[in-house]
Amino acid sequence: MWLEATTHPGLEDLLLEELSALRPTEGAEVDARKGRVRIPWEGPLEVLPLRLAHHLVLFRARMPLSREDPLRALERAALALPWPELVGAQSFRVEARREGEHPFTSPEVERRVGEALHRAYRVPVDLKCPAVRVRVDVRGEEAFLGVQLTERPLSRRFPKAAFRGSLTPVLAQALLRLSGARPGMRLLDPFTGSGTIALEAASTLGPASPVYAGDLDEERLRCAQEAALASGLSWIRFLRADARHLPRFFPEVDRILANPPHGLRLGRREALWGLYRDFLEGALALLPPGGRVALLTLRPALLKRALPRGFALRHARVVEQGGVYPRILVLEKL
Ligand SMILES: C[S@@+](CC[C@H](N)C(=O)[O-])C[C@H]1O[C@@H](n2cnc3c(N)ncnc32)[C@H](O)[C@@H]1O
Repeated sequence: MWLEATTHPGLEDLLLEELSALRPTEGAEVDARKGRVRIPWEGPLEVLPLRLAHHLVLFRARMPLSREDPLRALERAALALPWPELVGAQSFRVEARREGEHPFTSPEVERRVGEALHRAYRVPVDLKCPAVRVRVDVRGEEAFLGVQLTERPLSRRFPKAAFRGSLTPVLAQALLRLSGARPGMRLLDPFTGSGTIALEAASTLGPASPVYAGDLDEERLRCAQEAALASGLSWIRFLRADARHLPRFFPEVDRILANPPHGLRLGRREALWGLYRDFLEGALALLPPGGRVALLTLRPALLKRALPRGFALRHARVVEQGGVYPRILVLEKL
């Protein structure tokens, strides 16, 4: 059996690292740029508390896709497997995901395998809110059959943001890890928006790490604060603060985690360059030598041009979020 965890494409290595702290990962497979990591799995179903994963699937079988009547072969393979979670289940559905060219569609797979399992187990089908999700993934010439362990994404751990453009907690976790933050360090999220980065940092590092969160928008700050309180993270200090003048508002911090605006609301390019420049000058003033800034940005070139002397670029990678490809940059104060 294989346990598969999904994440944002571009974060597979970090997810594998997180998995390896919980389970042996010998023989792991990484689907690079697809956001999937699989480890061999034995034993009962278990939802691992992964902060870099969205969903977990336990695959019970993988097989080469038959060229002759592939739907029939998938149906037979499904019937040959044990599905203990279907015994006495309230409802189920089959979800098929397909990658590549095939002479059949995903709904056809769902219907064929779904009907076969329904006949065998007599469990009602519920397409909207099934108690059990059987997964049949067809990836090129290979098919995977298993059961999805997570009903809602593991990443949905804070109240839903009321604004567009908020980060997922998984990306916030990636910034946190790549910044090298450790418990006890002081953190700042100067463009907090709905507060995801601040909430993720506080819930990962605990109350021994002071977390400051600033934004210019009062409404966003209010919502972020409410989300923090609802999540039991009362120690985050929210402040209406202009990120162009960080030292006026915040004390020294060890790590700055930021998702600055990328200009849609701000307008002109020069204005954005000025904002980045002033923000980074302020960041330089707040950090001790060795302190780091981890940024998620859609404007890496503009940001690098705004970089003041005194910072070294330590890390850069591209990630994917909802069809866009922002970059994570990690800067270190020299
Ligand atoms: C890309 S959004 C951040 C989204 C955030 N990471 C989240 O998960 O919701 C940028 C944020 O920067 C704020 N902002 C824009 N200019 C600012 C400034 N000069 N100082 C502080 N915040 C500013 C905006 O109000 C917005 O909330």
